[in-house]
Parts: sequence; C-alpha cells; structure tokens
Amino acid sequence: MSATIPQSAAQAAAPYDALLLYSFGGPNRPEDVVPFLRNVTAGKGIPDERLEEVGEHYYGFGGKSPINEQNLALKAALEAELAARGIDLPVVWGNRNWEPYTNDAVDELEKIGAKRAVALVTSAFSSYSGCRQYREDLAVTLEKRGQLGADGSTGVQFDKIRSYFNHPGFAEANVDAVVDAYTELAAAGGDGAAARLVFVTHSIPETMEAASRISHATYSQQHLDLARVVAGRVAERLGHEVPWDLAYCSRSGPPSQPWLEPDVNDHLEALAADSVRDVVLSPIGFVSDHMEVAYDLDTEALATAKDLGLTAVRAGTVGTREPFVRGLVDLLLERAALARDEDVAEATVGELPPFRSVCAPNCCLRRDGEPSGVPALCGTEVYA
Ligand SMILES: CC1=C(CCC(=O)O)c2cc3nc(cc4[nH]c(cc5[nH]c(cc1n2)c(C)c5CCC(=O)O)c(CCC(=O)O)c4C)C(CCC(=O)O)=C3C
Ligand SMILES: [Fe+2]
Repeated sequence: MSATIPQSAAQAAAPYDALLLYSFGGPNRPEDVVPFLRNVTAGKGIPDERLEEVGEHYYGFGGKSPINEQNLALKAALEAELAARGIDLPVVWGNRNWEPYTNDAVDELEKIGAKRAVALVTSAFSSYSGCRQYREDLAVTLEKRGQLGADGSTGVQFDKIRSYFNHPGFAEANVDAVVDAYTELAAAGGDGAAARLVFVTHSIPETMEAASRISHATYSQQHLDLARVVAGRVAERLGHEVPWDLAYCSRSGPPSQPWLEPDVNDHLEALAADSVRDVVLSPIGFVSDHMEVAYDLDTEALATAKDLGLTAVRAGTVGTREPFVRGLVDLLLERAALARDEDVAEATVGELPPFRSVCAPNCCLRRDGEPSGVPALCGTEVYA
C-alpha cells in the first residue's frame, strides 16, 4: 500500500483538510435585499424593472430568503453523515453573494489551519452560473487577499467536486421527492396516471447555454439526461407511464436577449390547451426550496396552474434527503481518491459521462467564444 492511501476512515478525505460548502447566498432582512441584488447583478446588464420586481419577491417574504437556513441545514446534515462514517473533516460555509462571503470562508479556513480544501457547490448542473462563476469568485477573492500567484498558486489550495447532476444520489433523492408528490397529487384529487411531470430549472441566456458545451453536454442536455432517468424510475415505482417535459423559470435580462424556453407558466398554458388536467412540477434544477422555488414556482406557477383549472403540486427539492447527502459524501471521497491519484469509479446515471473534476480551459464561459479574462481556480487554466 502506498503511503498516500489513507489507513482509516478518519483519513478517507485526505489530502483535504476541510470541505467548503459553497453557495449563492441570500438576504436575511429587508435592508439586505438591495445590497444583495447589487452583488448578484454587478455588471450583468439586468434591467432596473426586473431588479425592482425581484426585490418585491424578497419583500413579499419579509426580506428574507430561505436559502441561508437551508444551507445551514445541509451543512449540519453533511457533518452528521461525515461523523457517522468516521470521517474527520470540518465543513466551512461560504457564499458568492451574501454573508458569510467567500472571503469570510477563507478567513475561517485559515483560522482552522486548513491547507487544502475541497469545494462543494450547491449547484448540480454546469454552466457559467453553476460552475465557472464560483471558480472565478474563489480566484478573485484570493487575488484581493494577495494570495493568488501568477502561476495559479494560492494560500489555501482549492479543488472542486464535479458537477453532480448525474450522480446516483442526486437522481435517487429526486425520484423519492417526485414519488411523494404523486401521493400528494392523489390526495388533492388529481389523477397521477394522466398527469404530466414537468421538470423545472433556472433559465439561462442562450449564449450561456452554448458556452456550457465543452466536450460534454450543454446545461439543458444535462437536465434532459437526468429527467429521463428520474421519470423512468418514477414510472417503475408508480407502475404507470410518466410523460414528462422540461420547462424553465426565473428568466431575467432584457426581452431582446434569448433565454432557454419554454417558461414554466407558458408551458402550463400549452398543457391546459392540450387537455392536460393534472401536473407535478419537479424543480430538478435547484437543490433547495430557495426563493426561485418559493416565488417563481410556489407563488407564480402554482397560481398560473390554478387560473388554468389544473390540479398541480410541486415536488420537493433534494434538500437534506438522505440519498442526496450520502451521495455528496460519496462524491467527496471520490474527489479525494482522484486527488491521491488512485483509480476510482465515478458513479453516474443516464447516458452522459461524469463531469470533469478539474475544469478544462474555457470551460463554462459566460458567453460562447469570449474568454472571461477573469482568473478561475479548480481548472487547468493558468493566468500569468
Ligand atoms: C443557473 C442558475 C441557478 C441555478 C444554479 C444555482 O443554484 O446556483 C441560479 C440560482 C440562483 N439564483 C438566485 C438569485 C438570483 N439570480 C439572478 C440572476 C441570474 N441567475 C442566473 C442563473 C442561475 N441562478 C442567471 C443567468 C442570472 C442573470 C444574471 C447573470 O447572468 O448572472 C438574480 C438577479 C435578479 C434576476 O434576474 O432574477 C437573483 C436575485 C438564487 C438565490 C435564491 C434565494 O435568494 O433564495 C439562486 C440559488
Ligand atoms: Fe439566479
């Protein structure tokens, strides 16, 4: 046995000495809403009307997004799963857009003496928003701290867990959530056998969709691959066919800019016109019931469904479901084994290969063909 192979569960995460739970962030009180939105949209050309509208979504919920408590719950669930497996690894939480910021997380990592951390992003699919933007945020944070060398070397060193949309744990947790939703639909008087399962994810600009295809499927293709698996397994569990579609929510940007469609509200209209009466909405694009789910689906899309006379229920996100949390710890151990140069099976479901753990140059750019010019960690790019 090589000396680098861990001798016990306590060392199974070697060479990592910390896990960074890395998320989007959200406001905790009304005064946070505008500064939060400024952080999210800096330099993105989002029209003021859209920002005011999104601000209202948050004020409608008392100025507080559910996302921070959900991340704390996920952190606690990860800590419990790590402890249950005897893996000794501190979990540090940080966000791109709100406290605790990435910079706060790096402070914390230094405080606990971490030298090499592995980042777990709360975004299962890869695109600029779910992958590179986090990698850039890490690099820029370290650069501002004077801890990013010209050769890409850093103070605390970071690796990233691969995008996990096609990991078995994520798929299984979604299957469980959708099966539960069919039970709810029946309780609401709906007819599951006749229902349409509508998977929903965050829309992105078509230019971002195109740039997400780097020797791998694009963002939308990743969703379609997972959706096929989830619907197939749900059909097996329910014992009837499960017809399904993929729709999008939370579009922003100017109306002239094409984003992925159909919008979930438009899609519900099309389904109603097509004599569909019962709908299950499954937000597979999100890992917790944060504001995009609470507003765009539970408030807006469910109201649309009601207006159309549809019986509709919204399936839960994976949240802290056991198969999801177990899968994340499996992914962490897989990443650690790769970092130790061991052969390791990268488990997947569906047709697509595992997403790469070390991003390739120009992977997941914001716009097709336009290098970002911003340094990014956890990839093979070097910014001299
Ligand atoms: C793919 C994707 C995910 C899923 C992956 C992931 O989970 O990371 C996601 C998640 C989230 N998006 C969130 C919030 C916002 N996203 C915005 C804007 C945008 N999102 C985009 C994409 C995504 N976003 C894009 C292309 C934009 C346009 C600006 C840009 O090109 O970057 C805006 C600005 C206003 C607006 O336009 O809506 C807000 C407020 C929250 C927090 C919710 C809470 O507070 O509970 C979460 C988890
Ligand atoms: Fe977003």
